[in-house]
Amino acid sequence: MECGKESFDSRRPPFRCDCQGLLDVVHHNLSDVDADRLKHVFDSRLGERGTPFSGGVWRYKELIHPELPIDQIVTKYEGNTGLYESESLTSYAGVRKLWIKAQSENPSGSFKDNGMTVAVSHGRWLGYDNFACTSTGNTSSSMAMYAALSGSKSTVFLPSHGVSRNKALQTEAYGARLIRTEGGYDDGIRFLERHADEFGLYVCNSINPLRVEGQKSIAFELAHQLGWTLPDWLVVPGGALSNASAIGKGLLELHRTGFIDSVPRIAIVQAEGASPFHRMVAAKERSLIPEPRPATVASALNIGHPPNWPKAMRYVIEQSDGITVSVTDNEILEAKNRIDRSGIGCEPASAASLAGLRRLVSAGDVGPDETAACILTGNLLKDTDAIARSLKHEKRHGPDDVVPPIPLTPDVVRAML
Ligand SMILES: N[C@@H](CCOP(=O)(O)O)C(=O)O
Repeated sequence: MECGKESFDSRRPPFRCDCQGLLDVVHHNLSDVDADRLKHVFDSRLGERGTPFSGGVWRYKELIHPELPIDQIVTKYEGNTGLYESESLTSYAGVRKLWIKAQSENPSGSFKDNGMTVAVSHGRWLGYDNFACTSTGNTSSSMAMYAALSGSKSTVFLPSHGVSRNKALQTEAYGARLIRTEGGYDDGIRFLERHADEFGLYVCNSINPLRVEGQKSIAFELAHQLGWTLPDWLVVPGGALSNASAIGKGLLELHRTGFIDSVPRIAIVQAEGASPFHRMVAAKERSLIPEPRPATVASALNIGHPPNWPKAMRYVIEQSDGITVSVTDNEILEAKNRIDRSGIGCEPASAASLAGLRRLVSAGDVGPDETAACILTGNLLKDTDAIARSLKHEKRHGPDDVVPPIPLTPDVVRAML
């Protein structure tokens, strides 16, 4: 934890130390890990089907949650997501080689599943049967899905604004109790930190360090897919900063255990209307000034006070020589359009990664000879209003008028083609 104390059990709520820093999981035996032996174990699990190890999170159990009994694992075989190369996106970004890692292909449609399978499994192991979060919609969909899968309840504090309709509906469809609240994600986190205990709720937001442990698997799977040699840069969108923290922590652990020879640099991309972390890093400050009214088309990034900022500072900026950048909503929508047209597809927040990489190349922070991987965080269908907006269909509403209907005659069709 931030003050350096290690005597807390970081795996039980509450998740803060007396110093008010968020707790973190420390793996004490990392230097004893036999990386060559584990690489063989991880390879052998690639052939498994229908076991927890066949998913892209629990395949790396030894580096994530070694103590959890296997029969407590709640899994949908998350991870195992695609890694794509696209000529058009590579030239758009302006780097020598680009990979797109599509965490959007997870079972609930976002990278949250990588962390949520661990948080919910762990919470069940502790005996909880009601899981809770506040969310802009991806965390809640993921949590509600795993809670339902484990036969537990889920309770979601949904901000009054800035949540995509698709995500709210997805969450409700999995059976979550939705409580719409005044204020945003930041208010919800404050409320849960104070009151979850009295309501018997197990908090599954990324203030829970088990979420971060699970999300490390994104870095593990990417490294595994690339033969344990990573690109020069990993580029991640930054909202609550759980993903950047997890990937940073995961890479440092992979390096310490000898899985990889060097740690790639991480670039965190924030949306201009919600960029308190970027502003702090750019100003070389060490304390974050929250953004009171975060506002961006990338609804998943509508976060003014990212709880994980000290972890992102530690693992990404300080220990991995990482950098930050911010991009406008227009840049995000343009990049989203490119990713959608490439056939990969994503929600707006994900596209911040490509928009940010393009901006970093044009600013000279990333060289044209360098290589990069952009992490896509959410599925294209997570936010259909944003699709309409990026296609400039703002004036049309509803599924029936995505494009205006025409008389179905050969002459009219010929004229259109
Ligand atoms: N975009 C996120 C907000 C961050 O949530 P957390 O789970 O990292 O605390 C969401 O989907 O809610």
